[in-house]
Amino acid sequence: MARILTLTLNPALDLTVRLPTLAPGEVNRSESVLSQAAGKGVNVAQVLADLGHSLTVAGFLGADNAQPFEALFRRRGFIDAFVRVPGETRSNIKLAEGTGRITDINGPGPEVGEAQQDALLDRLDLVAADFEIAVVAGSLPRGVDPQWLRELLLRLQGHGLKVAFDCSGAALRAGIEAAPWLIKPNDQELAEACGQLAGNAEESTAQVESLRARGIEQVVLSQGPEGVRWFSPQGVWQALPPKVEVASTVGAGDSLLAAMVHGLLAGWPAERVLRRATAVAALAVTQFQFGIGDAQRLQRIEDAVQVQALS
Ligand SMILES: Nc1ncnc2c1ncn2[C@@H]1O[C@H](COP(=O)(O)OP(=O)(O)O)[C@@H](O)[C@H]1O
Ligand SMILES: O=P(O)(O)OC[C@H]1O[C@](O)(COP(=O)(O)O)[C@@H](O)[C@@H]1O
Repeated sequence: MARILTLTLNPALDLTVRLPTLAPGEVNRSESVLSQAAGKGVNVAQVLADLGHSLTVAGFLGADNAQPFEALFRRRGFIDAFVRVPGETRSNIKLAEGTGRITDINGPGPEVGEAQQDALLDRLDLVAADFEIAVVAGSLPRGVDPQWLRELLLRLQGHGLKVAFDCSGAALRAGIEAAPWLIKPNDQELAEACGQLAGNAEESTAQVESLRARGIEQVVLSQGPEGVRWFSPQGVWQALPPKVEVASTVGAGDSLLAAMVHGLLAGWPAERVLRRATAVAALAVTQFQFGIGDAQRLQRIEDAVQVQALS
């Protein structure tokens, strides 16, 4: 199995508040509140660990509330290469209603100074050669410029790493300039990357192909309950997940990304890569926790995923 680096520049404590129905402007009573060390690269690492890989996690972590992250890293056996920054890692609030609807309120993150940004680059220069691949995922904290992110991706690639990249907005556009190996936009992020929302499948295909023409080998377009379209040198593929009971969609994209990386690193045939990844993402929506909770349920979902080659 591979040694994988995940970078989460703006991790988060996810506070999932479960309630029957959200009544905005009213006093709401929750059923439970779950606090989890999270953020895109951290969640990706949890899924990759369950798929058998060995993980190093890095990024910027607020020094004042690092404990839940450190506990997770110890429990999971992750090597902790996070640079500590003054202040707190943000808390992201997830209002999870009984219907499966989720309202996300994501914080901005701490202020990260130039010295800490340099420290992370220095640390990555030291360790990069140990890895086959880096997954860079999630938003930027305050003080980190999208162009710095672009430089970071180029630097990782300069060390010979494949980069899988999942981001949004200006940071996504800047990262795309570095032509990472793989990106995983959803429909909205594809629109942010290309300047307009595609009106139909032909238009989104044209947008994806324009990105691939810029040197991005793999584009995994995630489309919520409608599944995935995957554009790669192995062709264009589409997967439709079975209907599942939704607990929380938070982490579905991270799970899809992790499992695509896993299948591609394993060198599986395209159909198998996409079938497994779509099942891992569908399993993720049935649970509140991150990672692959129930291997038998995963197998049942995987058997029910529909995959077809589009070209
Ligand atoms: N309700 C759902 N049922 C089954 N699979 C889902 C559901 N919602 C999301 N997924 C799976 O998770 C993937 C990622 O979800 P999506 O919402 O597109 O990503 P993101 O969270 O990054 O916006 C989808 O491509 C799909 O395979
Ligand atoms: O860095 P961002 O874009 O604010 O996203 C952070 C949030 O995304 C998550 O990683 C979930 O992402 P996905 O639902 O896209 O898989 C949460 O754990 C976290 O709160």
